[in-house]
Amino acid sequence: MQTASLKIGTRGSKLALAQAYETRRRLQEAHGLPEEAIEIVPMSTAGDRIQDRPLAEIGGKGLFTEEIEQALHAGEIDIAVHSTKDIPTVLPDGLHLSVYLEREDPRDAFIGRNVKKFTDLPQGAVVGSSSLRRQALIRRLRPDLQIVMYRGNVQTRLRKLEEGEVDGTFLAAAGLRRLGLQDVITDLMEPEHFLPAPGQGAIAIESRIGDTRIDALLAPLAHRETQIALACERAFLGHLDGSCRTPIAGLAIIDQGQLRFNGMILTPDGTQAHHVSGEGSIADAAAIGEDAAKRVRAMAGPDFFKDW
Ligand SMILES: NCc1[nH]cc(CCC(=O)O)c1CC(=O)O
Repeated sequence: MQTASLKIGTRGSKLALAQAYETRRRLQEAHGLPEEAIEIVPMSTAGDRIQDRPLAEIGGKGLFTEEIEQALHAGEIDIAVHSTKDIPTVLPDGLHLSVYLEREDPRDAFIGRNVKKFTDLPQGAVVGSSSLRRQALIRRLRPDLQIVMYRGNVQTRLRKLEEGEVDGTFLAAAGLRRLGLQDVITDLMEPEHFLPAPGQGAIAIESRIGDTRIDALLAPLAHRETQIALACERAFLGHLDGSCRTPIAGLAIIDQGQLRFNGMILTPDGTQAHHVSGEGSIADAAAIGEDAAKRVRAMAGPDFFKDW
């Protein structure tokens, strides 16, 4: 028997590892492989090393992916497992997102200390979040709240909440579920009011273009509806080409062969928000996302992206 015939590259955070384990489990099940056949290789990325500043301030795309992609290129690993949300819309030459696993709940979860629901937070309460999109959505819904920078891994954030540093925080429901921490969720935010980030809740597998051995191994893991929804959401994101300082939200839902997309761009202070929606055949997923991006851009006007 061959050992470690497949190497999975991943970030070393608990969430990233949980995603890599899930991918390994599915590969084992699909091909009847023993656990030893698949090695998980944890790697540190710039996004993991820099903990004291909001990601948007550090700038640059691919903070969580670059080192892993280099290893993929160099053949040190065979596939990379990522949260789709963390992957830039343009990938390095020779690599592609070959497969998406079935998407988990894409919604944002609210975790409150003294209140369960986000809407029940008292006037002036403190909410921890470093995501530009969540900050803008919070300010839009509740301009009275105080928002504080809040990075670090999921466990750190929950500890800060428990210690009373903040009255509430937001995390992706999917990440909490994958960590087995779904019980901390006190409220789930409906996309009508709190639109998630494009790609939220979906695990993407990146591999080398033309690697037929890997393509064959991954094929049974592919979830078609997720791939279609993500084609739309990532087209929206890619064609907006907002700087990493632009809060962008977007979610595609597939229902009976039809795709419905909702997208939004906001100013970081939440005072300006432009909403767009699109609908059509799943065959046109990317075009629906692209068209929505063009329309919302036109709505917002040329100055929207440079004013702040
Ligand atoms: N860089 C943060 C990040 N990237 C992906 C997830 C959650 C899991 C997902 O969206 O699939 C998170 C944490 C969070 O937003 O709560």
